[in-house]
Amino acid sequence: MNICIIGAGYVGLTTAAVLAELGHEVHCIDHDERKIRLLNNGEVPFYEPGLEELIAKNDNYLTFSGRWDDIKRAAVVVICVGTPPRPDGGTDLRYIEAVLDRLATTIKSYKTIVTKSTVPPGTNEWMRAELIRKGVKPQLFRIVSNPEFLREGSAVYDMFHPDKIVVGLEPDDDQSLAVMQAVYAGINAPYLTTSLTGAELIKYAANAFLATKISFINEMARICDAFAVDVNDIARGIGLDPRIGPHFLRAGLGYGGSCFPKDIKALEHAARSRQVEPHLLKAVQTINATQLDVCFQKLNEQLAPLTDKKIAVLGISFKPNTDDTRFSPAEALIRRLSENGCTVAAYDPKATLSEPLTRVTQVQSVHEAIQGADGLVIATDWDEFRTLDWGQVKAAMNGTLVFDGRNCLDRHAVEQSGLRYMGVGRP
Ligand SMILES: NC(=O)C1=CN([C@@H]2O[C@H](COP(=O)(O)OP(=O)(O)OC[C@H]3O[C@@H](n4cnc5c(N)ncnc54)[C@H](O)[C@@H]3O)[C@@H](O)[C@H]2O)C=CC1
Ligand SMILES: O=C(O)[C@H]1O[C@H](OP(=O)(O)OP(=O)(O)OC[C@H]2O[C@@H](n3ccc(=O)[nH]c3=O)[C@H](O)[C@@H]2O)[C@H](O)[C@@H](O)[C@@H]1O
Repeated sequence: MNICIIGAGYVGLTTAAVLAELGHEVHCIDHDERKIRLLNNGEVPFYEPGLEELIAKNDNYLTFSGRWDDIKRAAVVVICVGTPPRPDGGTDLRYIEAVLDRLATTIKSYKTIVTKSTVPPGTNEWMRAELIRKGVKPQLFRIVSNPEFLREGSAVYDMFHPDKIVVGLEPDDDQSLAVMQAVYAGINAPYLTTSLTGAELIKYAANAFLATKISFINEMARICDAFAVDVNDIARGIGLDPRIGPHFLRAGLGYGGSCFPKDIKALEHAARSRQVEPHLLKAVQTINATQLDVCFQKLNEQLAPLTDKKIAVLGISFKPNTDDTRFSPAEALIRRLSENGCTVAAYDPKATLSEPLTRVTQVQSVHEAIQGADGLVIATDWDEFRTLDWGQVKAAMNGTLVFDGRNCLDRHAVEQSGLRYMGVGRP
């Protein structure tokens, strides 16, 4: 099948590479000329494990350009452009609008138009109406809502092994499910069909539920601190109940990334637009917004006064195995430390600080970061940090405090080397 992907970001590029691997002829369009240049040189513009190799392997079936004319040959067009947040919490649909403008002038033969970008409830219905308003004949296209559930850091694996494929269809569409099954032929997952808006809401509900689990365990961590109980024991204890499950119960600095913060706000905004008061979503966000304060306060209590203290921060990305720093709690903590007069040496295996900060230096190794540090903070749970030689860390540091902001270390190993361990909800 000839497939055109619009948007060569985390979702678009992963989709393009996986669909090419499944045997389709895939063309990927992006308006960012730098990205297209890199991709045509065999380079991936961001770090995502396995993606560069998969693109290289399929380069006979995968092309990149900024040319919209290439859509003409495609039977299926997959929209993967960004849907960033607006200041009022709503969704900025300007990139979707730009795609609709282009599609309106390019569609001359039948297309299945698939929306993979995360869009607020009602957007796919509106997109259909917009295309018709812009002059595209209704019989020349169908819109399908096919939200994506991959995680950064394991995007390629997730796309080959989804737990479901959600397909939202127009009410009278009896052909697009078969098209989607042909697109994903070779992937073994149950299909869930629903309305266009139903599919949009499944996506938001999934992210909101996962964020709720994280805020729940972060609130439990605060209660655990007050009662001198280890929150990891609580997570293990409740996680064994299959009705609860063990995942997304790791307390820490709070959730970040380009999706949870924006999607929970967007769902809140959508609910309010229909006069529904989203009490739980508000609480989830309040806990997340104050989690950094709680962690910073703990550090302050141990190291006060913070002015002129040298802190090593390990981790800059919003989670391990990615170089993405969008809404990164690690970067927010580095900023807070800098604002409070600390000198920070930050290290990350892949990510780069998104802006220069006063008294903050990004260094090239853990070893460099910890030299003479008064305190050490684990801000992102990269594997590299779990397995440090704590005896060597102790010898290199000036102080003894290790703050495990991701509850990912073996506290006994840390303590055995004479360092002081402090976690989140692990007194
Ligand atoms: N990053 C993730 O893990 C996931 C993201 N999503 C959703 O997928 C969508 C895309 O997310 P990402 O891939 O992270 O975004 P991204 O920012 O990495 O990539 C978006 C790409 O679209 C391109 N683009 C924007 N407007 C364009 C236009 N008019 N024509 C051609 N190209 C255009 C941009 O240049 C950029 O390369 C968002 O709605 C996001 O919420 C969904 C699941 C997972
Ligand atoms: O819509 C999206 O973009 C994607 O958002 C998340 O994926 P992602 O943001 O890549 O990363 P996650 O692994 O979900 O982590 C998100 C944040 O939560 C934090 N987190 C995660 C799990 C946990 O137990 N505790 C915790 O604090 C992470 O450190 C990170 O900051 C979802 O997991 C994906 O299913 C979804 O497709």
